[in-house]
Amino acid sequence: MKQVSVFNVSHLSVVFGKNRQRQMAVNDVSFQIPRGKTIGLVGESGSGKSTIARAISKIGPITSGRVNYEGKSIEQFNSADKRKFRRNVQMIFQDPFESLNPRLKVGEIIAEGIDNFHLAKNKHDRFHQVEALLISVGLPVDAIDRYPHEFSGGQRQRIGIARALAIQPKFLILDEPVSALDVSIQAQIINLLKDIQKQRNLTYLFIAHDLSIVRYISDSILVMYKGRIVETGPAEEVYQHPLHQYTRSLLSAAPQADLYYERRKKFVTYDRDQFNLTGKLVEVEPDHWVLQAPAK
Ligand SMILES: Nc1ncnc2c1ncn2[C@@H]1O[C@H](COP(=O)(O)OP(=O)(O)OP(=O)(O)O)[C@@H](O)[C@H]1O
Repeated sequence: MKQVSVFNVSHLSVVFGKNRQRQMAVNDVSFQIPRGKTIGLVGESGSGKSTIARAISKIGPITSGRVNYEGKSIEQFNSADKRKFRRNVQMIFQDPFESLNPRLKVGEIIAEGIDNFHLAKNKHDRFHQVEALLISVGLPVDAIDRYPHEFSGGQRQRIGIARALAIQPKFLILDEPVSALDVSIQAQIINLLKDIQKQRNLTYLFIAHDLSIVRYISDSILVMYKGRIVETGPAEEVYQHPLHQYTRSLLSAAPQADLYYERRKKFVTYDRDQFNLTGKLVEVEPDHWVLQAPAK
């Protein structure tokens, strides 16, 4: 059966600045994102990942090339297409605190999208939707009446996810959603995102520096280097047998538990299926890593 792509990106380039300041942030990039799948986009800082995310979500420029969403060029959207797109495609960022209005209670933050898109029949229905969203992201229902600053980084990311889900999107762009979190919290959020994807049949573009994180959630991986895709393939294949020197360097630059599980099984307490990391990897002497339990 032919796989249906939600996004079809062909020969996308994005150039910033002019003359001597001219910089090709994205250089002739083509890829597809099939429905219900997760594409991982990895690369070091400045390789062009966020520029791609911004271009395909219509918040950043496209210099040349074509981005099709559900078979239609996003540059040729009419106003109905734009509204549908704004609802269907949601972004989640690294630091949810910056994007959560500190003056609003969590319940109000989540309800904003419900109101903007008239998704509740009445106040009662609206309240129940917010309540169900909080439960689905693993937050206590009394969060409704609390403010973002009362929550930890991981919990704030859960609030950001609940807010994005409130308008019933089809596609999430996750731009470094766990990079600011501790390793054990990263695992919880990754697991949550995986569960939500299954329950709601969502499609993801998952951006990170770290290949070992991307591997867990992605079906395929795109590796970016200086604006170009230098390697692409099924997640396990790219991870286990990286072809490009740069991809290999992304692995060694990011000593995560799974990598060291492969190399030094005895040092790491690690449940492969659950992605259950139980501590932080610390290099106690050169090339000798141990997993330390988080401080109580
Ligand atoms: N609005 C802009 N104006 C000028 N240059 C920009 C702009 N946005 C991005 N760039 C440049 O484009 C290049 C790619 O940046 P981009 O943010 O896409 O990389 P990235 O891989 O997402 O990095 P990071 O992981 O640090 O977010 C960088 O050199 C950056 O300085």
